[in-house]
Amino acid sequence: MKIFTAEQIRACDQWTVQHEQVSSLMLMEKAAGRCADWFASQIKSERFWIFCGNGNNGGDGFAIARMLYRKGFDIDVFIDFKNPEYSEDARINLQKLKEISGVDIHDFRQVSEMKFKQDTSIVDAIFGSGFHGSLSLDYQKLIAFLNSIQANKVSIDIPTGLSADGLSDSESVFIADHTLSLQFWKKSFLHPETGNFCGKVHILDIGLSPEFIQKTDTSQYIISDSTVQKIYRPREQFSHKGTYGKVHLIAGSYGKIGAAILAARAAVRTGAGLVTVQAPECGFSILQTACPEAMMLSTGNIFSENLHYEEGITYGIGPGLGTESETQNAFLEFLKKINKPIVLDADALNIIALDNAHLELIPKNSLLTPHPKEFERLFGTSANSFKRLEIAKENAEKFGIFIVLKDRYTQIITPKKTVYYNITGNPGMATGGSGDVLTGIITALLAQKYSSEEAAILGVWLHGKAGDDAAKMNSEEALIAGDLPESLGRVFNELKNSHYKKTTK
Ligand SMILES: NC(=O)C1=CN([C@@H]2O[C@H](COP(=O)(O)OP(=O)(O)OC[C@H]3O[C@@H](n4cnc5c(N)ncnc54)[C@H](O)[C@@H]3O)[C@@H](O)[C@H]2O)[C@H](O)CC1
Ligand SMILES: [K+]
Repeated sequence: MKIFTAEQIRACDQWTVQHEQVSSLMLMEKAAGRCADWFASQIKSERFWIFCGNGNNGGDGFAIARMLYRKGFDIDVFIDFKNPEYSEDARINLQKLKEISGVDIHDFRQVSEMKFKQDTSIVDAIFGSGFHGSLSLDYQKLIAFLNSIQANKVSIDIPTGLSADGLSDSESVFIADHTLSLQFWKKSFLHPETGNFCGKVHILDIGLSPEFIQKTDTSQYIISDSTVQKIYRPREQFSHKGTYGKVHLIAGSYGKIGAAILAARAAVRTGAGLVTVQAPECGFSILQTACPEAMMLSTGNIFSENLHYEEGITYGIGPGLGTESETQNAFLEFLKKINKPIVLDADALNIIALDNAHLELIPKNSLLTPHPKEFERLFGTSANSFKRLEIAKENAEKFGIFIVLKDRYTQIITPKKTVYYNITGNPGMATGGSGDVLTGIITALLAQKYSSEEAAILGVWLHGKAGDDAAKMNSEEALIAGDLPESLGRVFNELKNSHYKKTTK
């Protein structure tokens, strides 16, 4: 699914009005209708306080107010009495609202004097994608007041004060529990500094022109279920374990053997034909007990000193590896021998980060899976996650690598500087060992001849889906990394079913 800028969304809006049998007023009616249906089906409140600005976001708010009133809800609307200028569609919808005697319209400055009943939901239709700059003092006071109230809060399209495309200049931003975003994800929803204001994001389809969406270029995407269904290939009937590739995981050291176990369990559960763990001997008995499906190769006694290299193997390197000087030497020598894509994580990245020249040793199209701290060690610090993404794009291009930047919404950055955001997963996955599982999954996909780009996209999606399945079983709090490989089976079954549903009648 494409992510567009506010400007592109505006152009899409205009294109739809010019090329399809729909006016801008009808589009507003459709958007408001989708929002009103969502409120009526998802929210328990009997009454709504709806705050409306003077642009089309406010226009959506007026139309929502009218529709919710007709559905039987108790509605109060708040506007800016000092500003009588409205966009044309907002003006028409305000007029329609004024014709309804049961809806009270107040100046938003009166809100703090009004009695707030407990089951009231607050709707923010003040500013949407047309917001820029910062808020005037009156609006700042309003947002501060609304943020201080204990209530269910929903923003229409985008929380007021936030910009669609990145960090905003506004000091105050409405804090929503839910954001009903029209048609598209916005980039700011996906980064921690700004996404925190949105609560849960719901994308409501308002029927903007598919033709415009298809023809308009972007370099940023959401990984949607349909993207993944196109990538996924079910297993062939006439196949054997050789069909599904050989994985070698170079992982684990004394005290960190668990990392190797988690990666190995994930690789076998992701369908690799043969999985071997190259690890120090101190981990052999626990590894062979915890994951009997994997074979072992000794790399040393308590940490890795000798790494085994063979042609025709897909390597995933780093979880729990350690950074002892012998391991560093062995790993760097090993890197020099390889000329096909590999997966690099954790201590493999920490060793590379010791010297900038090491980056040149990484085979083209390899996948690096850093968390933010590892990313910083590799490529330097950045002021915020938007700047970090720009640094990632430059380096992905420069070194011809895929960077899988792990975060709440993990970003895959390709050598062509395309960005894919993954929206599966949940905060329960912020737990030790979760990244080791991702390494196992991506390496197993690479071994099964998915391209680096496909392995990254499918891998992060599967990982997040497994996390969602595990959270359903165990709660986000009790979720542990070891649950993730166990959940992969259910995720693959679902994926396979949806694949066959698409390809058969
Ligand atoms: N996506 C779609 O196709 C549709 C979107 N809809 C809704 O329309 C808004 C965008 O509307 P727009 O009129 O362009 O912008 P806003 O309502 O967000 O605000 C513009 C309004 O506010 C003024 N303004 C901007 N910044 C400030 C500021 N810092 N302080 C004070 N005032 C400010 C500006 O001058 C304008 O007057 C989108 O989000 C959707 O909610 C359509 O309804 C359906 C189609
Ligand atoms: K809003």
